[in-house]
Amino acid sequence: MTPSARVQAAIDLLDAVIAAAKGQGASADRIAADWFRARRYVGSKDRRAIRELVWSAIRACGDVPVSGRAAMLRVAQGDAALTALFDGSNYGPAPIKAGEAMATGGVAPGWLVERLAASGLDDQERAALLGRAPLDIRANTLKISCEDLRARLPVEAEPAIAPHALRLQSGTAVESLPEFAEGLFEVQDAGSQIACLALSVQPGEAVVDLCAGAGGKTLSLGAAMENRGELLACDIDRPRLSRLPERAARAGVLVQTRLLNPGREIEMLADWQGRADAVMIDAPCSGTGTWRRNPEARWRLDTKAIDRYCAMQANVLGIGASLVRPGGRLTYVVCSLLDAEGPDRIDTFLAVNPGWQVDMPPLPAGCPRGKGIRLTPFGDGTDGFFFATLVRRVN
Ligand SMILES: C[S@@+](CC[C@H](N)C(=O)[O-])C[C@H]1O[C@@H](n2cnc3c(N)ncnc32)[C@H](O)[C@@H]1O
Repeated sequence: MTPSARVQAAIDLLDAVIAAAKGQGASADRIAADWFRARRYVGSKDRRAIRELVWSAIRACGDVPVSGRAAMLRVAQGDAALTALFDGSNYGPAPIKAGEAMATGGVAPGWLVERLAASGLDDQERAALLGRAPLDIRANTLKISCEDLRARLPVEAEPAIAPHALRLQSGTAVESLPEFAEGLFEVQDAGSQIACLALSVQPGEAVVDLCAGAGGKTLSLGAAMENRGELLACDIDRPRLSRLPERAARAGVLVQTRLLNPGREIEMLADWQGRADAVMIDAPCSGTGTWRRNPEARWRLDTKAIDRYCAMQANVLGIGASLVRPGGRLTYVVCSLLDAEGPDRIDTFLAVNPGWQVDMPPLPAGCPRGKGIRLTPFGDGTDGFFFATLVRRVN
């Protein structure tokens, strides 16, 4: 492909990403994967270059652009080499017209930037939300120590801030390594690993991971429990939860799964009411802390979506709390940095549940925010997280 043709291809892909963002369709990753699958003649160098252009444009545009071309014009602004590729050549984009519309730049839509600022994120913190995400893995201590894994991996890996974390070059094809197939490690952001530490699970305990999804945190909890005790992973999403058993088998983690019906969670967890030593509540959220990985997610949010997430968070916090025994604990986690989804949820919960108190264990990273801890891409080099650990008082 000529360089100009790559730019036009990126514009076409961006049009699809924009349409999906407006209609709550597939993610940019999914769209790009499908797009390339349908064009197998596009070589690997071209693919890389097109992806680079698409993701630069997504990062550059704070709000949903009117078109792929307007988004690409935003990236071309101040980039003479890219501007020159709008040359009207065969398969290339048409020349730029005087006064042609260009997408607006910025970190996010204006209303969202205001809410991030009100949540204590300054310019640098906000800009870092769109940085390049590193690739972190967690050594599966059921099978190998972090040091031994590092020595065994055929790729460069540096220790990261969580105790069992290694940081690899972004884009490393880790899932094709034999060490992955052997279950010696899992791909997990160091921030997510630290959120798991906040629950301080011990071998022999009875633990519930209420919003387990495909089990990223479940596997981390299972390793910390050394496979002793009881570990139950739940979710209301069948496709996600159904990926867990295979992952757990590879990792050698002993876990039960339970698919819950929305609205009937408490009834379906009757055997666990007031019995758990520890409950992980990795609540559904707006994901503002993960824009490094899904930058177009910020085009999909509006105030109603945030309100919906807050309602879901209150719901899962209440369900999770009902499972905890007196003296037991829960950790509430969101990968969002909006106060409404983090500190405010905890304040609201404590205001109506006087039988609970905050009890955060010492952790290797993060800063206090409200009654919990916050990790940020700028401050900690991790995805953005808020989490808080609460203990149910013994009467
Ligand atoms: C942030 S994701 C979990 C990610 C997962 N813990 C991990 O580490 O990969 C939130 C999950 O909460 C689930 N969820 C939403 N409402 C729920 C409910 N009422 N009960 C249980 N799970 C729920 C969603 O289906 C989603 O999988």
